[in-house]
Amino acid sequence: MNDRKLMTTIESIRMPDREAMDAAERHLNSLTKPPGSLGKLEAIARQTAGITGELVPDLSARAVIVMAGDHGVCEEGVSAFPSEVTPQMVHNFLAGGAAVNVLARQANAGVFCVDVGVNAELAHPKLISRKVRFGTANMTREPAMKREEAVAAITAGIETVEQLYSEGYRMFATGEMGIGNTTASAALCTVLADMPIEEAVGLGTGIDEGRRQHKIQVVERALAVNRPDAADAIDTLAKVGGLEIAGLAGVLIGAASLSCPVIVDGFISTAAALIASKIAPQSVPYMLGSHLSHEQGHRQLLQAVGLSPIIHMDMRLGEGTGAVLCFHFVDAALLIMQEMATFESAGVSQA
Ligand SMILES: Cc1cc2ncn([C@H]3O[C@H](COP(=O)(O)O)[C@@H](O)[C@H]3O)c2cc1C
Ligand SMILES: O=C(O)c1cccnc1
Repeated sequence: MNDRKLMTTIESIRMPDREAMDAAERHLNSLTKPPGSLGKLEAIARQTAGITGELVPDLSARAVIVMAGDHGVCEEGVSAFPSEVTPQMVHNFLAGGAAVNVLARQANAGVFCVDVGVNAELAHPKLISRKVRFGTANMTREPAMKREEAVAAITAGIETVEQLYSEGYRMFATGEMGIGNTTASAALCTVLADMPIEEAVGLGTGIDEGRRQHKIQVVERALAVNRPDAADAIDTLAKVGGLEIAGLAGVLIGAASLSCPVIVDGFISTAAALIASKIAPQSVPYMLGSHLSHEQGHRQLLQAVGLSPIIHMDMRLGEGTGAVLCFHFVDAALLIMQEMATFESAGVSQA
């Protein structure tokens, strides 16, 4: 297995800059407001200072990375939509017509779509082609992929972030497209976040309760057939995960190694964050939770990773839509740091 790139990237992740965080805290407390009164905006300002080492970093160049991959387990009827939607949506991302494109335009962010495992031949000048294989195998019969394929997909994510960093991007958001991927994510939650299957399996694209019960049985079968090793996140990812989930774990690890903030989208992206947190715990301080997805297991999954959501919007789309919305909150936090008057400059009496 060629995991050297992964290992060296993990080893290069630094601790966040404590001094910069303390300086941000002191500055926030000097501003004309009761201490702590801007809540999560203050937490974001402290965190971005710690991540970048700068009090007011320039995070204007930002990108959402949409990893796309297919799932063999769709044969079992776990999604409300057919697998063909994955490549069709990839074309939609490339044409700029998907929800994430609209929200990214509003947030001045680039959208980069990566084919890490779509089950179709795809070619487009704007597509980042890093295909590891044509979709996963049906995990109720065999492992979703080989261990080295999981590592290759993680590496594709790391290298995508490195490429975008070299082009000037300094803040990232995770997005994904892969029909069937709430099933794989639920399996990962069950093994690695110790969640009961009943909690982890949700309605995804909108199946009914009867189909959700079937989806629970599908996850149970996949776990019984593959027996993933809970102490080995890459083994679990390979057996019951997905190529786009692996790619996003790489994005999260890569962003941390480059000292860049990375905003984690909904249920599936947080499953990727769970993988990253297991194989590189030091990457977690570089992650920002974004929204609380309507997918039922998301609250517990966020807790397992140690993230808290910025917004509650009842969204359940994926693609990076919730994460991209949160670029606005990072902008707001940095503007507060930059523009607000201090007690001293405004002549306001302190407590
Ligand atoms: C048109 C369309 C666009 C989407 N964009 C994201 N997803 C979301 O739905 C899928 C996960 O749900 P499940 O596990 O139930 O298949 C993923 O592709 C996710 O990104 C979409 C789904 C559809 C149908
Ligand atoms: O929270 C998500 O990311 C999500 C939930 C349902 C379907 N697709 C994505």
